[in-house]
Amino acid sequence: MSAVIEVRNLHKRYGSKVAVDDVSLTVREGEILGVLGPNGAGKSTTVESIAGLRTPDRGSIRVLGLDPLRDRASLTRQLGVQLQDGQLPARLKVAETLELYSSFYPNPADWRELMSSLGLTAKVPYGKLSGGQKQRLSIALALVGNPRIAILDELTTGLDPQARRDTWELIEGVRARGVTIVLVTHFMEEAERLCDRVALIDAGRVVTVDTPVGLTEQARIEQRVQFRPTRPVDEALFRGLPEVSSVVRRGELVIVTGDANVLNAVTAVLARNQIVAERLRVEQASLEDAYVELTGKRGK
Ligand SMILES: Nc1ncnc2c1ncn2[C@@H]1O[C@H](COP(=O)(O)OP(=O)(O)OP(=O)(O)O)[C@@H](O)[C@H]1O
Repeated sequence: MSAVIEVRNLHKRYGSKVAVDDVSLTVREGEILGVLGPNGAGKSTTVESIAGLRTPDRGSIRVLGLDPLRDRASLTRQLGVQLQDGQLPARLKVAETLELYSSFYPNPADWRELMSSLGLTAKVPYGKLSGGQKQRLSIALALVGNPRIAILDELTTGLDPQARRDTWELIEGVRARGVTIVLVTHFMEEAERLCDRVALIDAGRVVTVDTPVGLTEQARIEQRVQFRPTRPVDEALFRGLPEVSSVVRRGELVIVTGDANVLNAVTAVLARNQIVAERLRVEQASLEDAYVELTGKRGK
């Protein structure tokens, strides 16, 4: 897969505050790359630099082979941006806004369809929209130009759980059309569901880039398998396995802890010995656990 965004050694400071220290990133065509990290990590500065909205102090950025600052005009036609705090005139109605924005692009999406799939009402003026509706309108505006790349900053912040799920479906539909997406998010569930890869940013630097599953493996968080065997089982059968770090009994339950493959290892032993595992429960490491492990901070 070819790269559509290349960021090399990006650096940006505001006065004495270093917002982005040294960020290098590659975004591949057609993927959803998540940008994850604690508050103030430099995520927005990074994606806004990619969109040509901030001027980096050092480093280079190429988006579809273009320079976001020098080639802003041609890039704008191919890049949709949803920002954290977009502002529009209070009296402009939803439909007017979408129609106006769609007129800026040579090959726009069907704005009426976007409006209805995001649950927006045509005649409501911007100033009367709730926070969640403003959020949905900003998503529509990012997509109305039919972009090849969409940059979405805090896509679903402020949306209720149902609207969040609807938005995820919409984004999956956008991805299915081959659009590349850069998604800044605080929500682990969102990253786990939507992102092909996640760039973890902390204190202005990229800690790691990996798939959500790869991140949980990198964090080397132990997994736990718990079950009640249908007949007595010799714990040594599990203890000898390379995937297993400990075996504990609690009443009738056996609790086996180990690496990411511990479930497979345990079920293989049980099957070989014709033991059925009742009340089987697996506690798997989530992206949330990996995030905490790798950044030392808690996500949402
Ligand atoms: N225009 C600005 N002027 C001064 N400082 C800024 C400006 N924009 C961002 N900063 C600071 O730079 C750092 C990185 O900010 P940035 O918004 O890029 O982080 P972020 O990871 O997107 O944070 P959040 O998750 O809170 O949105 C923060 O300490 C922030 O306070």
